[in-house]
Amino acid sequence: MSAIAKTIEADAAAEQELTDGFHLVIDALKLNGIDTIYGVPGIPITDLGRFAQAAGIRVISFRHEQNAGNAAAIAGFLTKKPGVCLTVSAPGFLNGLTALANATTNCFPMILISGSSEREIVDLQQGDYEEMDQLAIAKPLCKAAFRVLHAADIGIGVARAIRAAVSGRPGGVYLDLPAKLFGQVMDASEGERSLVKVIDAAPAQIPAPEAVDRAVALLKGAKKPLVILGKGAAYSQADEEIRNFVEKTGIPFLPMSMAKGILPDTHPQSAGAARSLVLKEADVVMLVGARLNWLLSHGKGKTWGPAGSQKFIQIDIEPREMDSNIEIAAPIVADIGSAMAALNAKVGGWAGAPKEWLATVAEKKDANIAKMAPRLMKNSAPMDFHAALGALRTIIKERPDAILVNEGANTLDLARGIIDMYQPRKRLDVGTWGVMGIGMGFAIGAAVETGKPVLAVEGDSAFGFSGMEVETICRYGLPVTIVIFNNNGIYRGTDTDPNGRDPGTTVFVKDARYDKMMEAFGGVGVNVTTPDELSRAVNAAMDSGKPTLINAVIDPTAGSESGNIGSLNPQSVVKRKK
Ligand SMILES: CC(C)(COP(=O)(O)OP(=O)(O)OC[C@H]1O[C@@H](n2cnc3c(N)ncnc32)[C@H](O)[C@@H]1OP(=O)(O)O)[C@@H](O)C(=O)NCCC(=O)NCCSC(=O)C(=O)O
Repeated sequence: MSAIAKTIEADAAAEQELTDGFHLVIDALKLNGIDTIYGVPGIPITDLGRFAQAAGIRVISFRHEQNAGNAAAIAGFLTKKPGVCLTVSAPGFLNGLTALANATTNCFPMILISGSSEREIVDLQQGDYEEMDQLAIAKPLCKAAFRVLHAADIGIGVARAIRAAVSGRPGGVYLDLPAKLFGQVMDASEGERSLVKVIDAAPAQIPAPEAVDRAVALLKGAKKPLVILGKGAAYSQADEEIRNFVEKTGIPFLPMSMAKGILPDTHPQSAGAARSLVLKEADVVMLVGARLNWLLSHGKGKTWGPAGSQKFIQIDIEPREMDSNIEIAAPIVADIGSAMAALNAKVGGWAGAPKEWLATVAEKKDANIAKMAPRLMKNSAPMDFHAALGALRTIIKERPDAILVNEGANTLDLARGIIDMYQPRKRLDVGTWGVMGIGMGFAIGAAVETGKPVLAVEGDSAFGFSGMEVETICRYGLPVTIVIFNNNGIYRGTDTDPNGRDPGTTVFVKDARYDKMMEAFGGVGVNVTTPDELSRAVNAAMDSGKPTLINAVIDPTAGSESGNIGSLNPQSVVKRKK
């Protein structure tokens, strides 16, 4: 047979080969380097998960979509690639939507892919199985939302979702795939040609030179400069540029919670333990991937110096972030890596931050650290939060590449200050919304994406939102150690019903044994009552890499209410008679 005849025959064979919506979605994801899907199987996406796994994509099946969504979101934060969450229609979609909205708020790139019911029936509201106009509902809660109706458009749909998730300010994207789409059949070669490889999905955004000069001039004139690092800085992975800038200029830095570890908390320039002082007294504040939201008291009020006495430099990729709460004297609109590189090129030969300022910060910091130290060393039973966290602080010091997941009220607030972090992107917590329920999703996402050991430090209440995923952790054999600070309730375990009828509104079953939950699924469960026992149990768990849950008994009277978050937790002053 001649070469031409052979080619014609091969072409004819290829033409007969078919593909369908299921396989095109998988091919489009793979073409763009997406190698993991987090989700919950069910109608109409059960086969999508099966086929994806068969095609070599890692598919992690959860017990609830919100946790799968949180895993996808944190995968996005850790890798700068969109984390993908796959759900069924209506209720499954809605469960995933909370995580998508949270990802958007936190600027984590994520794509929620949900199957949906028949458009013709949904739009006429004729009562389809899990009928819901999911695209309309998702739109206000994410950065972008797309629906694909034809198999030939799957490539474009996936490409648009990826680009929207990671470019500019990252965020959550919804991709609606109606059930009918998966079954649409087309010629395989035509299908392949319809796929799109996204080139340069998150293009660098170079700062304007005059914006950089304006910022440098402000910094050089400052007597009390301060750098605040936010989780945008952590996301950028511009670790070296940031470290170079901070060390070259000698300016004290204050890390927001998820920015801890970009530079170690033990770094001599860290102002973490002098927070109140630096926020009030700094004259020039440079925000690096940090927003002036509630966590920074909106840049005004009693947390800060007198109005107008402080000048702000802000680095953010989103121009509309500037002046969101107060005037920004030197806005730098750029990606953080490009901005820091440009700043580094301009600050050579600078004498650095004034010595008196550094001494003032160091003095306050040393005093706060010395005040806290004895509380971290008590080996009492029952433990209070400080004693238990003192033990965990040592463990992270000895295992600096472990990932710490943290949620709760006291468990969060105290761990943030007490547990020093040494490496970037090792502390994952409740973020911008202060949301409870990220725990097991983040722990699973972090373990899957990094292969590193994960230590999840959870309040007993916070754990409850995602606790069923301990089965997922055991099923996939993930190196996750969960420590539950169990003080019998929300804030503490002592609330009562004044009528004596029901349990108090914030208490749980007394002396619950969360460790038994883990044993039910073949994991290791341990109950501990002292910091020494806690240390031993955590070290054993992390050495073994076996899924472990440690029920850490905390004094039920320990803990206070999160009422000190600005004025956000109003407490009644009115006394009513029964
Ligand atoms: C808004 C905040 C950033 C501000 O908190 P502050 O209390 O002002 O600051 P910090 O916690 O960082 O620090 C408290 C003090 O400890 C000092 N500090 C910090 N680190 C250290 C170390 N290592 N050693 C000694 N002292 C330290 C720090 O300088 C402060 O002291 P001084 O400098 O002397 O002041 C924070 O509260 C926060 O991140 N909140 C998020 C809470 C959240 O999301 N909760 C979820 C809601 S729970 C829920 O659902 C609910 O309750 O309802």
